[in-house]
Amino acid sequence: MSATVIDGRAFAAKVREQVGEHVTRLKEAHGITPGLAVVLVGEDPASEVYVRSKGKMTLEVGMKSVEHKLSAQTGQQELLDLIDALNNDPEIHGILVQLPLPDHLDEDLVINSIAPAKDVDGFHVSNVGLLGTGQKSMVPCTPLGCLMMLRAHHGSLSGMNAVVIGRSNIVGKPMAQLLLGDSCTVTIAHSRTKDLPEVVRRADIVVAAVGRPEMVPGDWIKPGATVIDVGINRIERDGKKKLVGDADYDSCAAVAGAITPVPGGVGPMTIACLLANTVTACCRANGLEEPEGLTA
Ligand SMILES: NC(=O)C1=CN([C@@H]2O[C@H](COP(=O)(O)OP(=O)(O)OC[C@H]3O[C@@H](n4cnc5c(N)ncnc54)[C@H](OP(=O)(O)O)[C@@H]3O)[C@@H](O)[C@H]2O)C=CC1
Ligand SMILES: Nc1nc(=O)c2c([nH]1)NC[C@@H]1CN(c3ccc(C(=O)N[C@@H](CCC(=O)O)C(=O)O)cc3)C=[N+]21
Repeated sequence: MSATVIDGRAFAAKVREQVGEHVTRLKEAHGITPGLAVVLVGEDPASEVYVRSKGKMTLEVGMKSVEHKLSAQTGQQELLDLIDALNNDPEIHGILVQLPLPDHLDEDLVINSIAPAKDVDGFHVSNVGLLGTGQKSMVPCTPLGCLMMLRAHHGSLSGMNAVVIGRSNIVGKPMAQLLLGDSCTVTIAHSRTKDLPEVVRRADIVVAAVGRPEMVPGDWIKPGATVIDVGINRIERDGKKKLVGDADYDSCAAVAGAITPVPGGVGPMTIACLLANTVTACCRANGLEEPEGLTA
C-alpha cells in the first residue's frame, strides 16, 4: 500500500483563485482593495524568503502588499509605533509581524498590540480566546491550512483520534483547538511526552509540528492514518542542501493512507490562508458578507 499524496501546492492554488475572485468582487462592487502589511525585523534569510513569497502572492491575487523591513536593532517603541500606524491605516486590513523577533523585543507585547480585527495570524490573545471558546475569530494560517486539507480528504473528522506533536502557540495549540472543534479526540504531545511512539500509533490523524528533521518514522504510524507534516527543516545530505519535514517521508508514506510532502504540502497552504484571512478581515471591517469556505 502506498499513501495518497495530498498536494498542498495545487490545493493552495485553488484557495488563492477563490481569494482572487473575492478580491475582484470587493473592488468592482465596493471599490475596496484588501491590504496586507508584513513587518520583518532583522535579516533572517529564511524569513526573507517567506516574506518575499507572501508579497508576491498578495499582489498576484490583486491585493495591496506593504512590506516593512526594520533593522535587527529596532527598539520596542519604534515597532509599537509602526503597529499603531498600521492599526489606524484604513487601507490595511491585515498585519503580520514575522516571528521569531530578536531577543530584545517582547513578542507577546508586540503581538497583542496588533488590532485583533487585523491580526491575520490569529496570535492575539483575543483571537486565541475566541477560537478556544468556539467564537468567530482570526484563525492561525498554518493550522487552518492543515484543517482545510484534512476536511477535503476525509469529509467529516468527527470521532477520529488526532495526535498533534508540538504545543507551540503558533501551530500545535491552535491546531489542537481546530481538531477539537471538528470533534476529533485530540492528544497534544511534546518533548516531555512518555512513549511517544505508542501515543502516535493510536492516531488516525498525526500532525507533526516539532522542527526536528524526519523524527517520525513509518513504524510509529497506524496503517492507513493521515500524516500532516508541518515541519520545515533545512538539512544537508550528500553535500546537497535539502528541505525536509518532521516525518520520515518514505517510511511514513509506505504505511500511511495519506501524507503531505515537504516542500509542497503545508507551507503553500499557510500562505494561501494568510491571503484568505486578509480578505475575511477586509470583509468584516467593511460589514460585508464573508467569503464562504475560507474560514474554519
Ligand atoms: N509549514 C509552515 O507553514 C510552517 C512550518 N513551521 C515549522 O513547523 C515546525 C514547528 O514549528 P513551531 O511550532 O513554531 O516550533 P516550536 O519550536 O515553537 O515548537 C516545537 C514543539 O515541538 C516539541 N518537541 C521538541 N522536541 C520534541 C521531541 N523530541 N518529541 C516531541 N516533541 C518535541 C516542543 O516541545 P516543548 O514544548 O516541550 O519544548 C514544542 O512544543 C518547525 O519546523 C517550523 O519551521 C512553523 C510554522 C509554519
Ligand atoms: N508571524 C508569523 N506567521 C507565520 O505564519 C510564520 C512566521 N511568523 N514565521 C515563520 C513561519 C514559517 N512559515 C512558513 C510559511 C510558508 C512556508 C512555505 O511556503 N514553504 C514552502 C517551501 C519554501 C522554501 O523552499 O523555503 C513549502 O513548504 O513548500 C514555510 C514556512 C510561516 N511562519
